[in-house]
Amino acid sequence: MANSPNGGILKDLFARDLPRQAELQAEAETLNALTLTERHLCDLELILNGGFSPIEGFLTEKDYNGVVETNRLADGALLGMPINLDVDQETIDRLSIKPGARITLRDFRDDRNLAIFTVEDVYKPDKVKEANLVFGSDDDTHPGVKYLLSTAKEFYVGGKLEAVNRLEHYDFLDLRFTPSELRAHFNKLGWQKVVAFQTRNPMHRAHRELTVRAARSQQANVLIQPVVGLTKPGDIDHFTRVRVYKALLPRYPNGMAALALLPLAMRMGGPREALWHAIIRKNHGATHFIVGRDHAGPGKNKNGKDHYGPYDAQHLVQQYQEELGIKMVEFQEMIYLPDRDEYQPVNEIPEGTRTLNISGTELRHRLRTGKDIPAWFSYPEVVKVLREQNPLPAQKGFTVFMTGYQNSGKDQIARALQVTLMQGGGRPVSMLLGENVRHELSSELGFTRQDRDVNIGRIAFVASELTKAGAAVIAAPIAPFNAAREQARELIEKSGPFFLVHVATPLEYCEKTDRRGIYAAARKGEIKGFTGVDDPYESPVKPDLTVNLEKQDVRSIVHEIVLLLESRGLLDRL
Ligand SMILES: Nc1ncnc2c1ncn2[C@@H]1O[C@H](COP(=O)(O)OS(=O)(=O)O)[C@@H](OP(=O)(O)O)[C@H]1O
Repeated sequence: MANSPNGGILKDLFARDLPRQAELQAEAETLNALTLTERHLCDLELILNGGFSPIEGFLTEKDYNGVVETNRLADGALLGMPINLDVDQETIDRLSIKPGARITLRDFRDDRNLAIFTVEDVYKPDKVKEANLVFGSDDDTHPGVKYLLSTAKEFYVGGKLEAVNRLEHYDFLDLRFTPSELRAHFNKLGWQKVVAFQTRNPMHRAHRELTVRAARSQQANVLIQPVVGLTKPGDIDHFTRVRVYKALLPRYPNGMAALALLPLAMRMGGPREALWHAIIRKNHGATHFIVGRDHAGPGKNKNGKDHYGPYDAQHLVQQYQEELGIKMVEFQEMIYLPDRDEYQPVNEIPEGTRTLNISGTELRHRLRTGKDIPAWFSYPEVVKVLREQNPLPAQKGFTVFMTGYQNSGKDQIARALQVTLMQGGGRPVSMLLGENVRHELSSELGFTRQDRDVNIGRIAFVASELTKAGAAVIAAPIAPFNAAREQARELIEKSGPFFLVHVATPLEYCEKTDRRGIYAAARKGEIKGFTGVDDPYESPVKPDLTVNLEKQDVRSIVHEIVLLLESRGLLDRL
């Protein structure tokens, strides 16, 4: 039997409003509509499906104050985390948001009408107070505080929701369960006791051992319920993590564990968040909830100390577990004992015992460099998923961006480099020569500074997409302006390594060796605004390499570029 929901009744608003769906859909078309952000969407989904029971909407001022100050709604029910719809003054005016108004809430991804919101009140929260009481400080190194103080809008709107349509998802549909679906699933499996495990990270052997120990200690089954909504900025994306969880699942004894994804927007609120997580798991039918070390902790504060004590979350959930009706299963950090080839909680390890550990930083380093990840730490099938997501430099794309005067030799160097890289193989090679781009992508542009910047912006966009897809990209426009080149670097570096090569062949030499007579035409005024003649060229401030065709030949320049790429591991043979 699944656990009873928080407050006794699962507030599944979809089920409740299903008989009126056609009517609500028609009304939603006629109302002013508010387009929700990704964060709002996560909250909305869990309000509508009952994951946040007993609430049926976004908090009114009375409920908000209660939750912020005492973890409780005005009627005394526990919640842990305030759930608010934040808006700015402009939105309030534009949509006439005021008590009694009915507003359609819309999905920004596909403009679907998701819910009708009846406004009860509009209020201005004291966000610094909220930060201090909910997160324990107003230090904005805390991502929850940062979001609250810098991203969340000035006003909150309280009121109830009616469900119009479900949010569409396109990934891992078979693993997404609403609370009602999960409850039915447990009943079908005949699970009496379910211990839920929350995670926003990949799982390794330690996590498997911890969850199995929890199951054993409670004679329960295991629900792995990872967060796939919003987690801490910089976390591994949920696509990779879900592939990891799927790879791990067969490592549990048959029938012991199930996997269900939770579309939650985490706040990284430590103890308060742990209480909220326990409530959410109870609503999903779990009878037990694992709280480990530094649950939902955001890391270091501005003084370099952890925002929360390692077991603060356990202490808070402990206080409420009886009233709440979900049992906390607390765990200390699991540590590997090589001499026994097993994991044990740190507090059960006798002093002097040999232990091994691989920190998160060390794991990332090993993934980046291809160094071994031992079988005592993780399973090969899990490591395989993580390695696919962390290709070695030799498997990744990069961009060599050459800049210089017309006829500086950058096109010849680009062509020779293309042939050299193609001979080496290993990845596709893409060329973005100035003249080709002008012909294919930028034919309507001229040579004003603005047009040149747009042109470089387009090259940067294409180069960044190709780099992301694993190609070696060689771009060779004149690119006379620093700002545009630096913007290109910034964009492309998000996808892979970027090298700025200044082809610093002097203008006189470029002009002297110009067989096409272009400089001559520019000198005569037949071409206006020509770089080096009557338009500026800003030399790069910090190029990765400077070459000069007056002094070097193409072959030696290509060799210098190859050595640069090699020094970053990009040309390693695997
Ligand atoms: N006013 C002016 N200034 C500079 N260059 C000019 C100009 N007018 C035309 N051309 C020809 O356009 C080619 C250079 O374009 P780019 O896209 O590399 O320039 S930029 O990076 O957008 O500044 C380059 O062509 P190719 O020589 O065929 O590469 C120039 O000869």
